[in-house]
Amino acid sequence: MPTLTRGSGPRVPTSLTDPDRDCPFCPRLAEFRSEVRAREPGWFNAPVPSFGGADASLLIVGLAPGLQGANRTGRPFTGDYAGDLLYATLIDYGFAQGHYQARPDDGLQLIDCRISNAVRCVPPQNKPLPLEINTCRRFLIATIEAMPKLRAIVLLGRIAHDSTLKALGLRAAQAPFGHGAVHDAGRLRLYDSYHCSRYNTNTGVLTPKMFRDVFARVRTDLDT
Ligand SMILES: O=c1cc[nH]c(=O)[nH]1
Repeated sequence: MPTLTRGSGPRVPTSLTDPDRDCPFCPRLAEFRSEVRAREPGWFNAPVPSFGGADASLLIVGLAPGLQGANRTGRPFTGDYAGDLLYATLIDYGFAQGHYQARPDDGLQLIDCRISNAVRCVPPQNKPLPLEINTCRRFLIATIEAMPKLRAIVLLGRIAHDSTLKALGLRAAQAPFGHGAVHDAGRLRLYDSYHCSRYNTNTGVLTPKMFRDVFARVRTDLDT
């Protein structure tokens, strides 16, 4: 595995793979979280932890929780529009089993797969700032470090791609982002995909087939 580099900002123990419920590192995101907590006290409203076991071979990195999706339910992509295509694809390729019902108690189980986000807190307008992406990278680094069997990382969108490259200490020129691009980094193989967002799927930037093709390749690589 390439050397993992730590971002700047307050130091946290290397073993801390998920932020504290009241993580203070990004003041704008903490303030937004407080506002939403006051408005929607029944929602999860906290940094969303990774979903799936640390012993998985596959890690999927998304952007950030959606306001009414993962931020409401507490499970990555759960209740978000993007989760419909993601979880259906994972089930089809044997990376999940059960019935995805957009709720964290739907019994869905990931198989040899873990899902995380580049930024763990919901950002206003779904747009984290560069400083917030940099600050939250320590949790991505710790998440990767805590996965001893990790072989494949699917990067959903450019922000996940760029942040994971930095987490792995790789230069952007070594692994340019492109849908379907595959980059080798030591014992890891990185797979780029356009993000399965509502915008990308509704505009045809990403079709279900394009998305499935990425996971078909991961499946084949992991099985050989
Ligand atoms: O990137 C994304 C999009 C929706 N929900 C997530 O958890 N992550």
